Amino acid sequence: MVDVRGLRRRYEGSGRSRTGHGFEAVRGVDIRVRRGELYALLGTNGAGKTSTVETVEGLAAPSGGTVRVLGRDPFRDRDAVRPRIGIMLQEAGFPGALTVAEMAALWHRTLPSPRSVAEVLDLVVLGHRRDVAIASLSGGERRRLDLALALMGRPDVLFLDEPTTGLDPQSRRATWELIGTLLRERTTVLLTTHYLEEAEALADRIAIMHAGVIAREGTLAEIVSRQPTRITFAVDAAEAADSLEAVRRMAGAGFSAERQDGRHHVRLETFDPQPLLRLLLDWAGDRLLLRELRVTPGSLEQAFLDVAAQPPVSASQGWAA
Ligand SMILES: Nc1ncnc2c1ncn2[C@@H]1O[C@H](COP(=O)(O)OP(=O)(O)OP(=O)(O)O)[C@@H](O)[C@H]1O
Repeated sequence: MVDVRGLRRRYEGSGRSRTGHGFEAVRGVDIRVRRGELYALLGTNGAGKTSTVETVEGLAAPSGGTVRVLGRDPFRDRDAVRPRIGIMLQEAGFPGALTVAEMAALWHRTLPSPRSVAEVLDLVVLGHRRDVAIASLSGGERRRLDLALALMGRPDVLFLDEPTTGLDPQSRRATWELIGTLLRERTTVLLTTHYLEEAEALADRIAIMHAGVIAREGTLAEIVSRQPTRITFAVDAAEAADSLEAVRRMAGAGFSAERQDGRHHVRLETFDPQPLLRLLLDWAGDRLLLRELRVTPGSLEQAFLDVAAQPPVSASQGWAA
């Protein structure tokens, strides 16, 4: 349904360019989304998510690579692709003087075989607000109106750009349920979000973008399984003296420690925590107190933080000569 290969996007003459020759915000991205799948694109601020998704939506031409949506080029074949996709942008820019129902009716007239105004407003729980002027809606209600309009055309592919930003927890859950219903009806969804739990709750596959490239990709289980378990603790420097060397030997490359406030703060990373924990506890025995001992399994959050901590070396390569 969505097939992106080697996508590049460069902003020419950008104020960010050191050379005056442009800035490459997307630097070779591959994305494939099958029918009925939800693909979540996560990333650090400025990673290039919006720059990527805009090309997939057909709103901008790529500088390199190919983009296919429903087998067609969404930029060149816009007239064919547009009626079959739904787009929920970050900022909708509705005319504030119109009521919710008037806006929905206006949108309804532009679509070939739309859901009714009443149906979509009910789906996003805005039926009771139909006669309220858009200017009087809360931020969360506007997001829901935007979602209603994106759904109205019964899209085969739905693009959701941070759909639950600004929603209260109850509305967020309701939106997740609605997205779940659409997925069961075999709608394909490309979602960008800053909420990791949103990706965890909804996504079949997840990509984490950083500095214009996809740094991690896979199912939640795949991404998490590539993250080591972390064992952290602190020991009094005086008590541990030289014996930390033994812990270093146990943990090998996964060992790191720093001395602060008279304590060694130790971090061990391992894909096989049980034997290492046994060794560690034997080593400490009764003589050493492992303070703040914590065992943290791999998680999406940890994967994200690891990606975000990567030095911006690769980002600097985004400056196009
Ligand atoms: N029109 C533009 N001209 C020049 N540079 C741009 C333009 N739009 C975006 N950029 C730059 O491209 C990079 C990627 O921006 P983009 O908005 O795609 O990131 P993002 O991942 O969506 O970020 P966020 O999570 O903060 O919304 C950023 O460094 C941004 O400053």
